Amino acid sequence: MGSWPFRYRCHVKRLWNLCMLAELDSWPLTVPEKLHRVMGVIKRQLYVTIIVFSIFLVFTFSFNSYIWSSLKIDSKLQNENLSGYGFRKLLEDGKSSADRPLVPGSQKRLPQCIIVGARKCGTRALLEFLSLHPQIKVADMEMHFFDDDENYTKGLAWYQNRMPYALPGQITIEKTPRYFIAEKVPQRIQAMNSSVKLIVILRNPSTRVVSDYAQVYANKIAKNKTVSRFEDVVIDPRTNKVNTQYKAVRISLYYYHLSRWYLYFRRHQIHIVDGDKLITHPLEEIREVEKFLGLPHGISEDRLYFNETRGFYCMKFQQGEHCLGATKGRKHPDIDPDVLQKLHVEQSLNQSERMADFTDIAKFEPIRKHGRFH
Ligand SMILES: Nc1ncnc2c1ncn2[C@@H]1O[C@H](COP(=O)(O)OS(=O)(=O)O)[C@@H](OP(=O)(O)O)[C@H]1O
Repeated sequence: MGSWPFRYRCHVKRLWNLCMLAELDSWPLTVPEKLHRVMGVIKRQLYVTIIVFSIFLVFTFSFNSYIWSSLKIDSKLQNENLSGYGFRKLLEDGKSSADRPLVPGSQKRLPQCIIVGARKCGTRALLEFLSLHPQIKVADMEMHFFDDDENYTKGLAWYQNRMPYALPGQITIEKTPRYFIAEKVPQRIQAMNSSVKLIVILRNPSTRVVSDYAQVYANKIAKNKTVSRFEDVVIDPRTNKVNTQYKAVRISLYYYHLSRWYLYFRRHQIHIVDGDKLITHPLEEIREVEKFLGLPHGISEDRLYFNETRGFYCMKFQQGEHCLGATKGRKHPDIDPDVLQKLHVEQSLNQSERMADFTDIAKFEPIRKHGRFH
């Protein structure tokens, strides 16, 4: 009996001798028998190695996928618009992340409420603020299901599968601002669920045009493309009037788009959020949305705070704070005041009389306000 290093050395030496067939000379066996035994030893070693290696691989893959799904590190986080949102989800406490059905009883469901736009009116801020509510689950990404024919043909099962897991009693919400202006969308949403709840967020239509222009401008600069001055795209040089063919102006013709939605949905199904007020008094607008969704207050005042550096409200979590990404709250360009005045007046002329059709609905207050020159 020696110490274990000594015994270990003996074993190694014996194996080595065995492999070299040196030890076999002392065995009372024929050469083929000896070879058969050696092959047996080698086979056993091989099996053990394969089993150990497989266990190692299985463990490594399971561990990695658990870590990745926990952190939700996927391509979404590379999207600048969503990076802040991904970060917020990492900070978020007490809610399961969208891709982990870890809470028993949670399911992916078609949305009971959709934020349908409008673009650059605060759709992301509204969605993120609402996600603080324990009875609301929001889809991180813009789905573009009803406005994109290719996605739409993939069917409702595809759409549903992209929704977050939600518990019974939780409301699933998605937002895609382009729905507001896409012709086929209201009819398609109605076909999915005729009693769905819709949220439209609107802000001063002229400010929206400027915000839209600022976004397109920033994207073009990033791609080294040529950019036109705001004044040149907003005013038609032939008529010296506002160019209603300019897409950013067309999106701001709220009356035109809303009329289409009211062909398919009853008035109580559509809630209008004042996007300008969402910037200055977010909690008041959120309370209205809670009421519309039939939910109790679920977002306490201390979850939102005004961030002086950003100039916007941001969110508080146990582990930190979170503001929207840099693509929200851009600095708007300085614009010729005469052009801005023209935009205000002509847009209000386009809308104000027709907005009167809706004056019996209290919820249209923001539109009526924005429809007039102010
Ligand atoms: N809390 C908070 N933080 C940052 N930004 C806020 C917030 N609340 C509203 N907003 C306004 O949201 C505007 C962007 O609107 P959307 O999110 O609808 O844009 S998008 O259509 O999804 O690109 C964005 O427009 P711009 O200021 O023109 O960038 C903001 O004014």
